[in-house]
This record gives sequence, C-alpha cells and structure tokens, in this order.
Amino acid sequence: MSRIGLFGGSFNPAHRGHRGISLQAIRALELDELWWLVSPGNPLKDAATDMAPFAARLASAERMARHSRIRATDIERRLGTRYTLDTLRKLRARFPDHDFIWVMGADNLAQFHRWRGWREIARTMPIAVVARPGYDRRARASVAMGWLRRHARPAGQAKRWTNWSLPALVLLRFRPDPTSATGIRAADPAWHRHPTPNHHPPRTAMKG
Ligand SMILES: Nc1ncnc2c1ncn2[C@@H]1O[C@H](COP(=O)(O)OP(=O)(O)OP(=O)(O)O)[C@@H](O)[C@H]1O
Ligand SMILES: O=C(O)c1ccc[n+]([C@@H]2O[C@H](COP(=O)([O-])O)[C@@H](O)[C@H]2O)c1
Repeated sequence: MSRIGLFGGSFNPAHRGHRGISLQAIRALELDELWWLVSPGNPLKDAATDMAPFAARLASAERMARHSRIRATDIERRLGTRYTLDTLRKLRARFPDHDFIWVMGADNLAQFHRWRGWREIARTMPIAVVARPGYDRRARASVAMGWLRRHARPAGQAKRWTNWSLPALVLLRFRPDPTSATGIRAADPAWHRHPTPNHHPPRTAMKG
C-alpha cells in the first residue's frame, strides 16, 4: 500500500507556503507522496475575476514542487471533476491499493461546511488540517469543526492515520507561514504572463 496525501488548491499561483507545509506534512504523516490537485475551478470561486488559466497554475505548481515527494497534477481536469467528493470517490476506485488522506489549510476548514457533501468527504478518508496564520480561531469555531471535533485525533498519533476509523481529523501545527496567493497577486497581478515567473515571491506577500 502506498500512503498518499491529497492537497487540493487553486494554486493561483503556487507559493512557498504550499511547498513548506507540504514537505512538513509528508514528514508528519509519513507519506510516500503528496499529490497537489490543481483545481480546474473551485466551485466557491466561480465569480473570481483574477483566476489565471489552468495551464499557468499547473506550471507554477510543477515548478514549486520540484525535487521533492510532491507531485503537481492535473488529475481533476483528467477525471472531469470539480467537487472534491467526486474526485475522492474516483481516486479511491481507481487506486484501490493506495491509502489516501485529505490535507488542507485551516482557512479551508473554516468554510468546509459549504463544500458539497462535506460530511461524506470526512467519511471517505481522514483529514489533516494545517494551521495557518490568521485562520485558526475561525477554523476552531467553524460549523464543520463543531461536527468533526469529536473525531479529532492527537497530533502525536498522526503517523497512524491508516488505522483510524472514519471520520477522523488531525490538526497539524508547523512553522507558521503567512504567504498567500492573494498577496502575490496583489503585488504582481500579471504573474502568469512573465516568461520566467517568480519562484520566490516577496516575503511581504501575505493574505490580503
Ligand atoms: N501559508 C499557508 N499556510 C497553510 N496553508 C496554506 C497556506 N497557503 C495555502 N494554504 C492551503 O493550501 C491549499 C491551497 O490553497 P490556495 O491555492 O487557495 O492558496 P491561497 O494562498 O490560500 O490562495 P488565495 O489567497 O488565492 O485564497 C488550501 O488548503 C490552503 O488552505
Ligand atoms: O467540493 C466542494 O464543494 C469544494 C468547495 C470549495 C473548495 N473545494 C476544494 O478545496 C480546495 C482548495 O481550494 P482553494 O481554491 O481554496 O485553493 C480545492 O481542491 C477545491 O476544489 C471544494
């Protein structure tokens, strides 16, 4: 069995925060690989006017994932899925020999109850939530956390996630990284048009 983490995102663009927490999650969860699922279109961001083309977002994710166990993928595009629940069901069916865990930042947990079938997602695979500066209070007080709290596992047992009965949630606290794609876009709205995009966005690129 391979131990695979799934980390979905818009990656508009991918940044050092994604890479940093991914590398730490790989260690904390003893993952063989962490697959970045570059979203063809986050269902909650349909109205976004600053979403770069898929190819540019995927390319930025591939660059940021280099030389690591992170795999930047266009899996959702190939599966034709946009809702996470659909993606996870198809991946489970396609890779019966893999163990999967869903990894997301605390800002995603804060609005997780707005995702289609969020309780079903939690019954499909364990969830690891990574602390994120500015969001942890909102995440703790969220509707989803109200339901998931009773299924929380101690971070000290994170490596045993393949044995957990579902639903299961673990909160991971790494070195905080304030980088955000919102901050990068504010500093450089045309990031996807540069021939050699910035691999290392400015340190001031914080959540806007
Ligand atoms: N600095 C960070 N610390 C912890 N988690 C993060 C961080 N940046 C992004 N994430 C997580 O990475 C995943 C993908 O995020 P996304 O591609 O939307 O980046 P973002 O920086 O949050 O973008 P935006 O500012 O446009 O919302 C989400 O689960 C998000 O919570
Ligand atoms: O399935 C849903 O209803 C749903 C709603 C909002 C976001 N998501 C997923 O959440 C992940 C993070 O998205 P983002 O835009 O915050 O990086 C990405 O994989 C999205 O497809 C999924």
